[in-house]
Amino acid sequence: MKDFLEELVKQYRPSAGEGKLADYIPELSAQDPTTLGISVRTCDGEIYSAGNCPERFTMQSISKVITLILALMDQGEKAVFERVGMEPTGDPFNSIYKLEQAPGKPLNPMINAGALVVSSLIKGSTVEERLGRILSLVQRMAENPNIGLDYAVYYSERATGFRNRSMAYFLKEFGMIEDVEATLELYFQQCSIAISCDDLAQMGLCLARLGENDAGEQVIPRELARLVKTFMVTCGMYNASGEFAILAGIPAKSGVSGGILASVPERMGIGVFGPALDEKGNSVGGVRLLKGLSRELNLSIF
Ligand SMILES: NC(=O)CC[C@H](N)C(=O)O
Repeated sequence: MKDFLEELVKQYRPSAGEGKLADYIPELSAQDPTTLGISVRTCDGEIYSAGNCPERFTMQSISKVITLILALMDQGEKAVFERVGMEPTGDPFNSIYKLEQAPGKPLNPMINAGALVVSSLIKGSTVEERLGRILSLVQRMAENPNIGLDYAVYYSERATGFRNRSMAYFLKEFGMIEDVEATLELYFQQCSIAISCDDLAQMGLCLARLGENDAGEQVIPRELARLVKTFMVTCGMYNASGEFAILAGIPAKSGVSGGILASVPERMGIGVFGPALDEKGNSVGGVRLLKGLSRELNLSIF
């Protein structure tokens, strides 16, 4: 399996040349575009990795999966889905234009507007306490107590996240968010949580096992593990989710740092990293790697 994964990485690494680093968060443009790495953890306890995955990269939009779980645990489905929808969007992840129209309810929790609403619903009296609760869930899913923030990326996005700020104020006007500044702080911080491919694979495995981690702890209620994997299929790769469902058929969530969290129910968790992105904001090499792996190992859930 290790050799097979190395072969796949070798095959898809050159495709990074077709992509581009996310530079609207200046710190992300310091990443090496030729990097491509993968980790796999199976339900049978096997662990494999291949390629070159850096020790840490930031979660970015992958954090949207975690905050959705936490908001649902905190507030329940009714309260959350009153403010954010369940439908995929054909628009880019950072699109703002639908927010001009009442009722200003974002289409789903995997786009930035929806994730801002979701973050505003996480309980805690300070941003610090709320971030601590997000981090704790990530650490328990990944079974790694050392996961923390990448402050350079956080400050970089905080200084340049004008579009997200605009979105949050639109949402405030429609009464979808109350404390805009606290929500933005929390959102920028959750996006800057630093993880590795191994951490992502372990998190994917936790979802694959309906929320139970290796230590046998039920970290996420079973029903929520099912629900977020469904969102990962329909909206996890933004406006490329349909094609990814057809060609890979694996619940997955990508982020603009180049990471992808993937979870094959009852089989395995997969973490991928390749920072060169396609025009929709998904890792070029990472997407090809997952499609290839799915084809070879018959991983499609459909
Ligand atoms: N697609 C992403 O990973 C987006 C996350 C990024 N922090 C942003 O808000 O723009």
